[in-house]
Amino acid sequence: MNICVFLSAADLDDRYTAPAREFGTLLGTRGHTLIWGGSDAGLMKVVADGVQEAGGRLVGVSVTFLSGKARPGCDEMIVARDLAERKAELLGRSDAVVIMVGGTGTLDEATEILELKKHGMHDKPVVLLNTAGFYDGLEQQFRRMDAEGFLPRPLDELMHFTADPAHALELIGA
Ligand SMILES: CC(C)=CCNc1ncnc2c1ncn2[C@@H]1O[C@H](COP(=O)(O)O)[C@@H](O)[C@H]1O
Repeated sequence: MNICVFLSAADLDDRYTAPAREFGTLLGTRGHTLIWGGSDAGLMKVVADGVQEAGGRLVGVSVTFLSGKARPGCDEMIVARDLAERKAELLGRSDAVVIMVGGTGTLDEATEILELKKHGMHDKPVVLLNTAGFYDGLEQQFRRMDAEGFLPRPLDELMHFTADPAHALELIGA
């Protein structure tokens, strides 16, 4: 399966790196392909290392202004012209999307694929992997949107939530 993962490009502590590594190793062991931003930095590198060392494939989708940080030795590396084209490539090449801990870049990617799903432009499974309670506040916000009528589709059709890397793969059927 081609699994798109959005996550932080920052260097983070063990609370976040250990589950990211675990998720990458699971993905690689099961023979999946990681579709991701292609950077060799921070958590993006941790997941890619886990996938590659466990025998999975790496397909990076970088962008011109970040291509200097692109990871060498990927099975494939695409360089998009801008962030919009990059998001379209990431989604187009994937069968499912997993959102891991991250900052504004991750949020930008996550909300775009949810918005496209909301409008019926794709129906790929989306999972928010909530490591160490990082997304408790965001999950609460989504549940409020759902409960108060801000979402035209039920939240459980748009995305799933879990704190467990193995359960995240189960939820996308991987
Ligand atoms: C060390 C350094 C300057 C790395 C370059 N930085 C990046 N390299 C590649 N993708 C990125 C970078 N920053 C943001 N992104 C994109 O946005 C997400 C991470 O942004 P953030 O760290 O959550 O906000 C990733 O999924 C990735 O697709």
